[in-house]
Amino acid sequence: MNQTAASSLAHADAETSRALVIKNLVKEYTPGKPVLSGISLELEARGITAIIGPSGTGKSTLIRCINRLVDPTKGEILFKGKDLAKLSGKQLRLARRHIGMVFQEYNLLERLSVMENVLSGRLGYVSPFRAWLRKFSEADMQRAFELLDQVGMADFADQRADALSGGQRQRVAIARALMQSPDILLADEPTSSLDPKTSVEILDLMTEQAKIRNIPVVINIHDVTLAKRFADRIVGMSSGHVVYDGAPDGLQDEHLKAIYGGEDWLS
Ligand SMILES: Nc1ncnc2c1ncn2[C@@H]1O[C@H](COP(=O)(O)OP(=O)(O)OP(=O)(O)O)[C@@H](O)[C@H]1O
Repeated sequence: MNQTAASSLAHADAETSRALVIKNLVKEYTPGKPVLSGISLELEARGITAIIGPSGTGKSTLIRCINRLVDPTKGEILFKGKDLAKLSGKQLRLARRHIGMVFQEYNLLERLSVMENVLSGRLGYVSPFRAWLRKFSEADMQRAFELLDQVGMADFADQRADALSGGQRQRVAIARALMQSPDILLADEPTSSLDPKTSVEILDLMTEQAKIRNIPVVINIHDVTLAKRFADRIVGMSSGHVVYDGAPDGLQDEHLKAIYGGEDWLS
């Protein structure tokens, strides 16, 4: 293969690959006080990455920089051939369509039905006028029903979101994220408000759905046991730096000390 062909193949691969490459990412909410101090990570195009670390260490900031709920101060976030850190306006809206996000507090439209909440995952795809009228195509309605079935919520389609339990809400939120046909799924402490059994069910559901779709997942999570159980890779953060990056099995007490500090809390 000649060099031009090889370079255009590499370019095409970057355009389609769902690998996420973060280079020297810095976020300062207050100038001169970085919350993220030059994070560099290369995440594979599939698999579950759990981000762990103490409160206030910048985990949410990192995840929110990826989908640009937070604007990075410096650095690159390369995904599907684009630098998400540099996008604005229409380009950013188009890129965001394909980034699914699941939140700790679900972020559902409480007074709307489960079905309407799932359909809202398509809002980035329909015209502003149709979105305003909440007019969705038959195909979208069909897909929303299928997704509700897949997350075990088909029987609740007409129920208002505010009548659901936390676990049910998170199932709806996952269906809404999947409705975006995401290329990556981000989750910011998706189980922190849930009981232990429901937490496992929700992580099971997210990992199963991501595997079916062959998309990468990045999850912020406080529960180290759950992180080790579900993740293929663990990134441990401390004070805005990555201090562990490796397999769940490799995460030892010495790493937990480096991530969380102290050791009295370790068994
Ligand atoms: N919008 C904001 N404006 C100013 N400072 C912020 C903002 N969001 C977060 N911070 C600060 O940035 C730091 C990192 O917060 P972040 O929420 O990213 O941490 P975290 O590791 O996700 O914490 P937790 O586990 O408690 O959610 C904290 O000191 C926080 O106060």
